[in-house]
Amino acid sequence: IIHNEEDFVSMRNAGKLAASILDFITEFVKPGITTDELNTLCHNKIIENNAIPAPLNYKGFPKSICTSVNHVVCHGIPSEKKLNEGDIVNIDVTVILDGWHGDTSRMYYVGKKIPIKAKRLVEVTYEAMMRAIEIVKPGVPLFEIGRVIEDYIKNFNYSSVREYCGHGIGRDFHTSPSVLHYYDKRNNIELKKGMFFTIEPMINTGIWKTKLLNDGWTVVTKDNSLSSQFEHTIGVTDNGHEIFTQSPKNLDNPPYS
Ligand SMILES: CCc1ccsc1-c1ccc(O)c(O)c1
Ligand SMILES: [Mn+2]
Ligand SMILES: [Mn+2]
Ligand SMILES: [Mn+2]
Repeated sequence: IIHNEEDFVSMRNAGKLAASILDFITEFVKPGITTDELNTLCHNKIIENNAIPAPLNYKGFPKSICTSVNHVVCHGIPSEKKLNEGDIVNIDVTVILDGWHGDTSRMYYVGKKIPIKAKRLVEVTYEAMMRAIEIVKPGVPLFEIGRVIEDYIKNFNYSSVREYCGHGIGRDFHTSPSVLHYYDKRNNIELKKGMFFTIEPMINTGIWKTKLLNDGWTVVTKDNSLSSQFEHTIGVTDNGHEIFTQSPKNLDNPPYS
């Protein structure tokens, strides 16, 4: 789908709201809070801003945000489980504002004593996402995104999850193209001005393989290694890209704690 300037305005508004929800939740991410409490705080803030949380009832998902802790790769379900000192947690927010989707996620540190290995994974994941975003412009083949991510993370012996990917987005939550976070030369769609999609790499300290828990949602690393993810919603512009979900408050200083 190729969008026009009016659509860019709509996506800027949706993306800005989604980023503001992640800014808002930052101060609540502390040892002892439950992920369900974070869900309630985000849900209410989204509703207060006349928007809708896209995950709620999407394919039957039971909550308004995803919270993925430590070795959970993605789609963690907010629950009564408390966050603990030393945890790393991804909070993934998608809002629907006037029919347009803004989809973004960040890693948060729980408490002050974060293992150095976890910190490095988080910082490398953010840098991998930003390096991929940097190469987005018309004419570039889609597979460059996966290539840039893998070329960078392999220096750390990390792996990029292959079973879940980024996606086209706009009036729909998920549409084409699939944005692979690993190199596959068959993914040779050419980027064009007016394309909207997410880049949301999931990086593991161990192997890339994942498994699905019995709740039908929670994705975990197969080898129980740590996993980290960041996500931005991007638009392809005349000569480059625009990040719709960047927050003016915390611009480029990850990770959030
Ligand atoms: C919880 C929403 C959901 C349900 C099935 S896939 C999915 C999801 C979660 C986070 C995302 O960034 C995304 O693009 C999709
Ligand atoms: Mn998301
Ligand atoms: Mn997404
Ligand atoms: Mn840029």
